[in-house]
Parts: sequence; structure tokens; C-alpha cells
Amino acid sequence: MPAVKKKHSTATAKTTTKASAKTATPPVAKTVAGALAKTSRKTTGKAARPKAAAASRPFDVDALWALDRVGAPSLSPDGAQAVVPVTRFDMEKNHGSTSLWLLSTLGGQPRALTHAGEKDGQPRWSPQGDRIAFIARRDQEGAKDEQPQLYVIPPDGGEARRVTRLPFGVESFKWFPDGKRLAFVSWVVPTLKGQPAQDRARQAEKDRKESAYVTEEGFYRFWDHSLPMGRVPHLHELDLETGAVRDLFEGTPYELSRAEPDADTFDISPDGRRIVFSFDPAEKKVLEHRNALAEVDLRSGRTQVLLRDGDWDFTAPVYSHAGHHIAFIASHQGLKHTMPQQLAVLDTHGHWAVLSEDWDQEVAAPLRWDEDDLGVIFCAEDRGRRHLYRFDVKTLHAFLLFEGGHAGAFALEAGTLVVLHDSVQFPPRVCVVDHEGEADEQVLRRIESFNDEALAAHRFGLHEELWYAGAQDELVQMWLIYPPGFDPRKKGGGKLPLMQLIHGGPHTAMGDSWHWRWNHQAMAAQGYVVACVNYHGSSSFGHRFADSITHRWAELELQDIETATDLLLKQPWADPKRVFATGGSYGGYMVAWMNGHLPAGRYQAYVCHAGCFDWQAMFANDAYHWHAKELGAWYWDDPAKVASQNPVSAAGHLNTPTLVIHGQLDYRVPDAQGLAYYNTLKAQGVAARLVWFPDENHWVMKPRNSRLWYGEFFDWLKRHDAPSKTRAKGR
Ligand SMILES: CSCC[C@H](NC=O)C(=O)N[C@@H](Cc1ccccc1)C(=O)O
Repeated sequence: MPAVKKKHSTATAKTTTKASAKTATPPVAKTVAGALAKTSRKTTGKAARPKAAAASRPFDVDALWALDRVGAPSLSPDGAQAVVPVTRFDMEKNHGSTSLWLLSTLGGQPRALTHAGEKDGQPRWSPQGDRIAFIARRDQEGAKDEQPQLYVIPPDGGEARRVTRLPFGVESFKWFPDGKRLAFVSWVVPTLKGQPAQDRARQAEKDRKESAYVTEEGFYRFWDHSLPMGRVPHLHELDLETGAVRDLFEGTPYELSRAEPDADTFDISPDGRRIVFSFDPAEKKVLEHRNALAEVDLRSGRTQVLLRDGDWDFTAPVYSHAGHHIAFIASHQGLKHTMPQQLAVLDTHGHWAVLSEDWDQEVAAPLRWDEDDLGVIFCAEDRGRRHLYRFDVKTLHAFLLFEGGHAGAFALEAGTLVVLHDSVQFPPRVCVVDHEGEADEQVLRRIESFNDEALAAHRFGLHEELWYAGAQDELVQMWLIYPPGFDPRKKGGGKLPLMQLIHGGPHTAMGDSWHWRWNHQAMAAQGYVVACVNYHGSSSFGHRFADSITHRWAELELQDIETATDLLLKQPWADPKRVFATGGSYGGYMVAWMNGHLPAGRYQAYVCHAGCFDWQAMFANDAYHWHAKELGAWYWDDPAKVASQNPVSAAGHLNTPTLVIHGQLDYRVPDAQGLAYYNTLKAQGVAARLVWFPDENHWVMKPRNSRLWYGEFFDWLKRHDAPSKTRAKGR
């Protein structure tokens, strides 16, 4: 099997330079105009879409939801075909459905593989190439799934066959190398033995008339759902021929992560005899615990802990092809809770080492060994972008395999590399990555065109990256997305409104990626210059930058955002009377903070979506250990420390009209945060409007709610928009 490294050796050498140049100083700009002049337009003009007769319909929320959403690819073992889930929404019906599509990497048209499923997800090609397994909830063969089940379908046609009927459904899975078995995750009652007992437990759950959630756990809800009462995620083995299911954790204290027990939490050895998994060794679980690695021997059923260190968090284990090594992600939490996710390897003697110690980037799951077992492939963020890397386990260098935009997912088989990638200019698309010519240039070969026609009906705005001196005189990156047809380098024209779009986290980043919820193009199409500041604390700029805000939230971030606004207001196109700030979650925290700390009139209006308003009351959320670490104190130990970072402390100074949006199913930032903020504004006579969704979580996920969200968002800004006399042309 060819390894990616061999195939693209020159390219990797070339891109190493690029990767290692990461720490070099980015282009500094004394002024934004200077930055604009210096900033490379490499990505901005690349919105390669087929020519359309009239690419003129504004890109709005309806256009956004009309696009196909392509998910992570899985490749056939010969690399000739990829299978992807494609989700399509019907705005009128307020409904989405996902089916599987086959894409040829050799040329040829995409082909729909499934049609019947409500949501046919997580497709994975069998190692022999003869079947594709996926998870779905279907109504077929006279039975309707109450829970998601596993299905198997031949890639060359034929019906999907349901292969599980589990009382508590299936959450994620992987194929065994023999192609005869599947390992999967299901939440079961850990004290019960055997399927019939689990069946009875399911029936009892259904028959229960009381609705109360009763617990003594410290980790009992996550994101938007209560964890199943009395059930935990166990790993199971399914024999496809007999249908026999074995709970591999039965009678043991082991369970997978209660947060998101996906297929990255475990891996099957190449000989099919062992499964390595990540687990929380503490008896009482909390979200922020440090995970250990253990391995279950399938013949004996015995489990042994492979790696446990109270100072470290170990996740995402994967066996090498030879089975002698396990690559995994390690984070030195004992040193500091903000320590990055690093690449580590464990050998059969129990020795382990962090390999990416000198590489100041965070490794993202999933990991995948290259076919020669000399490199590990994964995605990692880099300064507002996300690339695909091959980390050489001998030289300890990271080589770029694919440069984004934003690499969302990848698959590699038989030397064929496929990426799912997106940009501010286009939603996720699937490409084969080749490297060509003397310079081994990255060449992308698209293998689908699901959205090309729909996108061709719209003009998109340019986007670009620039750097300026922010807080502590350190360089800060900002992305600008312009209204369609507007070019900041062209003189003349009138004035444009400015919108700060502040990202959440705080340890995330805005960059050259497509956003399905806060869509830059849909916002710029309304005539705004959209500014996304990667303030101090943002991910993808190294650990020091991410950690710089620890125990002093809002201080540096505010300086970065304010400096950016000052710089932008000096631009000839900026209308000083039409300046807005919007943000979600931590971005909502920032706009709530700004409202209490900036003078009235600095921004004409704010939009605060799912914003954190009061850190003490935030203790009701699902990550209460985490924000206490970030703030530097439990609220009862050092109330002043928490108060100094708390928007509610400046409640008496709120002065700017605010649209407050929140979802009742938001367990990360409970809706009481939004309601308290809104009520506080109202009680003080500050103009405010509340949009509260009873059926949305931290994010707005339903088409009609999203349409309403965009409508309310723009209406609010327009209501508080006092335009200058001249307006920019070309919109
Ligand atoms: C281990 S929990 C991770 C919290 C996560 N932050 C990522 O950087 C997050 O969900 N952040 C929220 C805001 C928030 C901050 C503090 C406590 C709860 C929520 C977000 O911005 O989405």
C-alpha cells in the first residue's frame, strides 16, 4: 500500500517550510488600509463557481437552507469510491432528511445509494469493500425504529438490511477488519446482564408515567439532553452473520465518555482481537475529567488499563496497521487546563511519548496512521484556517497534506486522499487531493457538484484576512467579509454599515470556513462589512495566545474588538453611525460585557445569542467545572474574582438596544441567562427584544426557526440603523 508521504514527498517537504513558518511574524499592518493592500487575496477571488446567466439573487436564509449539506466521506478500500451523507432541507415543511451518496474518485456521476431513510448517517465502508454500514431510524420490513439502528447495504445496489434491533439503539460504530463484525456503542443499564434484561429495562422506561429526572451524578446533562437515567455507554460487538450481540463492558465498571461516545473514542486492532478505548477512570464522572486508555481482549473478555496518569487526558486512540503502536491525543491537564491536545504514541511495552511537543498546534480527532505506519494524519487549526497534516513519527515534523480554507474531514485508502472542505466562499465539498508538477502543487479534483447550480445564482462578497496590533501590542487576526460587488480597494462610493461578529468559545476561531448558522455571506449580502476578530484566547494561534485570557476574561478580548472597530472606522467606506456588534455564546458574553462597559452610541445595537450573562447562575450549566477553571475561582471562594469578569456586575450601566435570543434546550448556556439579561434591560428601560425558542438548543437547527432568526436579526439592526446620507455603491 502506498503511503501518502511517498506519493507526495516533495509536496510535504515544501509544505513543511510553510508549517514551520507558522511562528514567523504575519504581515503587520499599521493601518487597515495598509493591511488590505498587503493581504493576499489568495482565497478571496477563488469562489470558483460555474458561470451563471444571472448570478444576482441575494444570498439569504432561504438560499442558505436550500443548499445540500455534505458530511464526512468514507472511502472504499481501493479508494475508487467515497460514500457521503447528504442532508437536504425543505423550508416549507420545516424538515430535513439525510441520504447516502456514492462519489467516484475516478470520474463519473454521483449516485444516490439510499432514499428511504429519515436520517441515514455515519456511513462506513467495510474493509472488504462489499458493504456499507450506517446508522438510521427507518420504517421498513414491517418495523419502525424507535431508536437509531445499524443497517448494511451493498454499494452496487440492493436494499439496506437492518442488522440490529437494540432496545436502546446505536450511537456510533466501526467495522472489524474481517468485515464480519461491527463494534458499536449503545447506552445500557450497566447492572443488567443480557439482551432480554435490557429489553425489559427499555419497556420499563417506556411504561414509566413519572417525568422527574432523579440523580446523584455530577454529570447528568450534556448540551441539550439529560443523560439517560441509569444508563451508560457500553461498547458492543455484533456478529453480522448470526446477529449475536455482546456487551463488552458487561459486569465491569467501564463505560465510554458520557459526553459524545463517538467512533473516535475506540479502535479495533488490525487482528480484530482487541479494542482500545478511552474512558474516565473516576468513579463519579464529570465532564472535565481526565481520561485513561484501556484495552479489551475479545477472546478472554478481560480488560486492562494501558495508560492512566492523573495529570493527563488521553483520548482518540488508533492502532497502527501493524498493531504495534497506538496513536492518541494527550493533553497535560495537570499542568494547566488550557494545555493543547497533542499527538502521542504508546508502544506494546507500555512506553509512551508526546510527539508534537514542539509543534504549537492542536491535534484534532480522528487520527489515522498513514499506510506505512511512519506518519499520523489528522486535521489541525492554523491561524483561522484548518488544514490536513501528516505528522512524521520519526522526524517529528508536521507536513501539510491539504491546505484549507477549512478541512472538515478526510478519508485515505490505497493512496487516495479525499477531503471535505469549505471556505467563506463555499459550503463543504468533496475533493480528491493530488500533488502535481515539479513544485508538487496541491491540486484538487472535485468529485461532486451538489451545490454548484444553487450557488451560481448568487454573487458572493470578497473576504480577506488582516492583522493588526491588538491587546498587549500583540498581533491579532481579523477576517473581513464584504458585501457582494464591493471592493475596498476601489475608491469612491458611499458608506457601509459595519458588523462585528464575535465568535464563541472563547477557545475557537472564526476564519476561512463556511458557517451554517452565522453565515458570513448571508450577512454581507445585507450590505454589512462583517468583521470577525480572532481575539486573544482564540484557538489556532498557539497555546500562549489561547491561554492569555485565563482568569481575566473579557479584558484583552474587549481591547482587540475595540481596536478593530477603531481601525475599521478609519476606512473611507465605514459609516460611523452604523456600527453593530453581534455574537453567540461567548460572543454573546462579549456583547453583554460591551453593553455595560462601553459608552452609549459606540455601537448602535447589539445582538446577543445564547450569551453568558451571569457566571454564578451559569453554574446551572453542563460545564460548571470548566468555566470555574477559566475564571480562576469557584464563585463561593472568590466572589470578587468572578464578579470582575461578570457582565451582570455592570448591569447598572447597560445602555444599548439589544436583541436577546435564547433556546430553552440550551444546557451549555441555560436560557435563564438570556431571560435575566433581557429582563434587566427591560427593567431599566433599555430597548430590548426577546426571541426565545422552546425547541432549540445552543444553536438554531430548524429551518423555519432559522428563517425567523435571520429575520429578527436584520430587522433589529435595521431598526437601529441611522444611515449617513451617502451609501456605498455596488451592493
Ligand atoms: C468543556 S466545556 C467547553 C466550553 C466551550 N468552550 C470552548 O472554547 C463552550 O461551550 N463555550 C461556550 C460558552 C461558554 C463559556 C463558558 C461556559 C459555558 C459556555 C460557547 O461559546 O459556545
